[in-house]
Amino acid sequence: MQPEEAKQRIEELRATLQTWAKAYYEDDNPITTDADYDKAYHELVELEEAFPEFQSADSITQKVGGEVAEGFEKVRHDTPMLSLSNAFNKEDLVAFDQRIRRLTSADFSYVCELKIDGLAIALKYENGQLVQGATRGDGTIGENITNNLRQVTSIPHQLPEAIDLEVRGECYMPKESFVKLNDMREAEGQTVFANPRNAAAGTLRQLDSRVVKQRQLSAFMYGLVHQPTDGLSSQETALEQMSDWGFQINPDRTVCQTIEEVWSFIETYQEKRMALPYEIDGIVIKVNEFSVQNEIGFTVKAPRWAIAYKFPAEEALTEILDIEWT
Ligand SMILES: NC(=O)c1c(N)nc(OC2CCCC2)nc1O[C@@H]1CCC[C@@H]1O
Repeated sequence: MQPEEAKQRIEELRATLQTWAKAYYEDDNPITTDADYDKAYHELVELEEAFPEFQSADSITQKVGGEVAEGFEKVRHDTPMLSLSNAFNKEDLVAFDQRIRRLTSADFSYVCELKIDGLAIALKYENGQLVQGATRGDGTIGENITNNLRQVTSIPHQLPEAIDLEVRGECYMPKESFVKLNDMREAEGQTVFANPRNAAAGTLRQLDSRVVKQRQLSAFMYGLVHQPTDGLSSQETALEQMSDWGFQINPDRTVCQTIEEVWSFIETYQEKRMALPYEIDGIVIKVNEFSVQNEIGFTVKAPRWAIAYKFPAEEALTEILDIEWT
């Protein structure tokens, strides 16, 4: 191929790939197949290698996934993403309950939610459109992984109402996707992920969103930012409202009146967790009524109105079982 011809073909490929990448990454509207994209992309790479005089820093081959490969930009969470205090046994939960009852004279209930073992994320919507998806980071500064979170099928790109909203939740890799991914990585002689949480985190750190799409992540949302102004009075009503807006909300939750009821929910899921299609590492217990949450408030790093009951680590359980078996 003559240089003049190569130059023309290179410019043509760059223009086409740029259009395709924009449609795929920004408009969420792929206008070509991955195969055609890859074919054109690799033709461009070969031509640029064969004719280095036409190489250009802003060629799409110099960016990964259509985005500038400088890692992810940082985003500041307007409302910090908190962490949770932990409970490890029933006594811890009784103490938690007693603390709450000392801090409020109001009647209140608890919501028990499965503690999804994934990566905490924050989603921002403007006029009902998904405009930003971010990791929790250190709670104040996270990473902008919007393009990656757009590839998570359970995250709506558009809400049924043109509202401004921020929701928080957990992005996770279902057990089945995790096994399939590790089998494939093992077959390709790559290192395997230790657990679905690491696999989800590793996937969301990919600069090429096409990889995220292939890995079939999912997400359960569990929190609304600034909910009291939305006329929602409790965690349970907020979860129902988020479900109506099209978010995936975990169905295995319950409202409890006493810590005894909380404990029986915990015992139920200590058994059922193995049968779930995703990993959980405990149960999150929250005061249900937002008025009581606001009365009780927060410590520096976590709400006083919530606690995470952590299941004993599985290896510990197998040790116990092994001892009994041997
Ligand atoms: N992993 C979860 O399923 C989960 C949940 N169902 N509910 C909460 O509510 C918290 C968030 C801030 C105040 C209460 N947090 C969860 O996970 C947290 C997020 C950050 C650290 C824990 O993973």
